Amino acid sequence: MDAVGLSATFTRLKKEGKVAFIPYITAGDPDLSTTAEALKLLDSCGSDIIELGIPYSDPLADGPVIQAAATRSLAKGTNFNVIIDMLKEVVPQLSCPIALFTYYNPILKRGTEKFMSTIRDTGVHGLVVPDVPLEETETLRTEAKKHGIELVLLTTPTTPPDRMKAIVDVAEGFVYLVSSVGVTGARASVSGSVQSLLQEIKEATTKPVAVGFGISKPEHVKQVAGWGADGVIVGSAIVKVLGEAKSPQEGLKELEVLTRSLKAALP
Ligand SMILES: O=P(O)(O)OC[C@@H](O)[C@@H](O)c1c[nH]c2ccccc12
Repeated sequence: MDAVGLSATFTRLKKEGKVAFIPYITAGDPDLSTTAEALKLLDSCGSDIIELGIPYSDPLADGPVIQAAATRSLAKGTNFNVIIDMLKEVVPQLSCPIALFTYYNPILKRGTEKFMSTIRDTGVHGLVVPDVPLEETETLRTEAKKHGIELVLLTTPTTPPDRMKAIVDVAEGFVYLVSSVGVTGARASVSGSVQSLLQEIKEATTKPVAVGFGISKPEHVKQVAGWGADGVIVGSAIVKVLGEAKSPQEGLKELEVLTRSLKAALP
């Protein structure tokens, strides 16, 4: 099926007047074979990019839902190698690209070059690393580029304008606008400041911008798309239905219902 990369996906969607739907799930929650099924399901329900999280024991930017997902996953014995094996099998069956999400430590542990070549061999297209400051991303970016991986960078409401400009200048795939200060997790409403933040970023770059953090309902998705986002990212709400269901089968069923309702709220 050979998916195209992240930026190419946004280029296609823009031509079609569409906004990207980007779900996040944690690999290995509730178990790795369910993750494989969830990836295929998310793909067939119209996800445009899937963000797949590598579970980590000290996920400092994550709220309770994704922390619990990582804990469940690690308790099942999920590790980097089994995730890579699963991806080698599943990625060729997907029509949308995968952006791997990981904290920096697992990359450091393996060495940047080895990490990039290993993930590239699975066919994933992008990488999101939330805990690397811009100044430290150069080696990551160089190695990512060498291996055809797009390195997504994040900007937040507290990022000063000059720094935001420096970030968007070197971001690849898309710019990840973190909608609010704090940790991941569903919120009652999306911060109104996202609208002006989006505008500022759009003045600084023509690269696509996707918004995440606290987006959990069709209304939120619709609102953020209306503010001009090129993509919306939904994590905790999706992780919750999949990971907290009575059984993996139930979880996958609920995942399908939620995904379809979120996707239907987008142009
Ligand atoms: O869970 P939320 O609030 O829907 O947010 C997106 C998100 O889960 C995903 O992109 C993500 C998971 N862990 C993160 C840590 C930092 C930044 C982003 C993330």
